[in-house]
Amino acid sequence: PSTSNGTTPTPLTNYLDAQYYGEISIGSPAQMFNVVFDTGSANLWVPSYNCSPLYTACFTHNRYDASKSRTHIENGTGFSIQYASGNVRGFLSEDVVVVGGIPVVQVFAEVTALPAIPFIFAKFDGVLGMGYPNVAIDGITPVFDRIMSQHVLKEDVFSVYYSKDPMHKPGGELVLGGIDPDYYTGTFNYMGTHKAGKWEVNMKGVSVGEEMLFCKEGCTAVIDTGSSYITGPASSVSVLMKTIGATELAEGGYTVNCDLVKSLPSVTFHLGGHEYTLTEEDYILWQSQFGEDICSVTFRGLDVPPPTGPIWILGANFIARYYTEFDRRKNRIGFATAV
Ligand SMILES: CCN(C(=O)c1cnc(C)nc1NCc1ccco1)[C@H]1CCCNC1
Repeated sequence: PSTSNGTTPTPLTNYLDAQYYGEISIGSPAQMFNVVFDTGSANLWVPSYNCSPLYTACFTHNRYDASKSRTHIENGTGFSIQYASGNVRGFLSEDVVVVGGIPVVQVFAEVTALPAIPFIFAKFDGVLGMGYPNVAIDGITPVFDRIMSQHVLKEDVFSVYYSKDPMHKPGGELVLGGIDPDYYTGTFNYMGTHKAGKWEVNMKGVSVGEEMLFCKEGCTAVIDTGSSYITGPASSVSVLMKTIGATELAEGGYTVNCDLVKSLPSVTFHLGGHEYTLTEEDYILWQSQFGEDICSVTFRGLDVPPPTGPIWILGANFIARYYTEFDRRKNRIGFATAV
């Protein structure tokens, strides 16, 4: 990985094309954690050594032990972050966090209540929010803002590459301060973040095949590196699933008959004057379980209440196709075809 800005790229691990995470350290001596670099949130949290034994998910992950770090600074303020599946609670601490070789003194959350759903399924220990400060809980300055204020980056941007090939090593890459030419082809197309302060853009519509079916009057698309799938308003996604002949599973997922996959239409997102097309290869997860093939569709219905919603969330399966640059100086997002 060749980056022109002197920082060391962070290699990411790809777990089943659904979870991408990389390693950071917290404390002295370094305590290592696997975290999702998540543009859909702006706080750093990891499981705490003080997590109650009631929470199994804490004990299947690495936990931060303040008593073992000589650079730990006490804080103790309460913390809670709400996810669709439940909320994550704990208290604040401060310590040296190293991301991509860059150390920052960071306020983060030690989590003492970690819901089994969904985190028992998480291969990562915690989440490192790469969102804007104004979505940060407790008004905590996010990690990337602390890095920018050190003026060590050539540019106030970061880029995310997610691989789709399980044999590809690494499974992805986060570059702080630039882009990695090894992972894209062609040129970047940029669009402004439509509400400064969130990694979201105006979307002009969503087409299936040649027909514009959804978001015809325009809508908001959130570019969320921490979400596995593409989500859209439940009504739109259920029409989309019917159009491609997908059947709904109990827990909200969809599958299609693997024999029909090659005849599925492409889905195109109209963003910033350009069209970003996903073919069936991009949105079908083909898994063989116990000798039979399961073809699951990586779209989910999710109704986000106003004023934030209704929105579409473009997650890992979109980013795997379009290498993404997040530009904090110009408040814009750039896409280029990933290789
Ligand atoms: C991290 C919390 N998130 C998940 O969608 C999520 C939940 N639970 C599990 C087990 N994994 C998740 N994401 C895996 C992943 C890694 C990279 C791409 O997707 C979202 C919550 C909303 C903000 N954005 C992030």
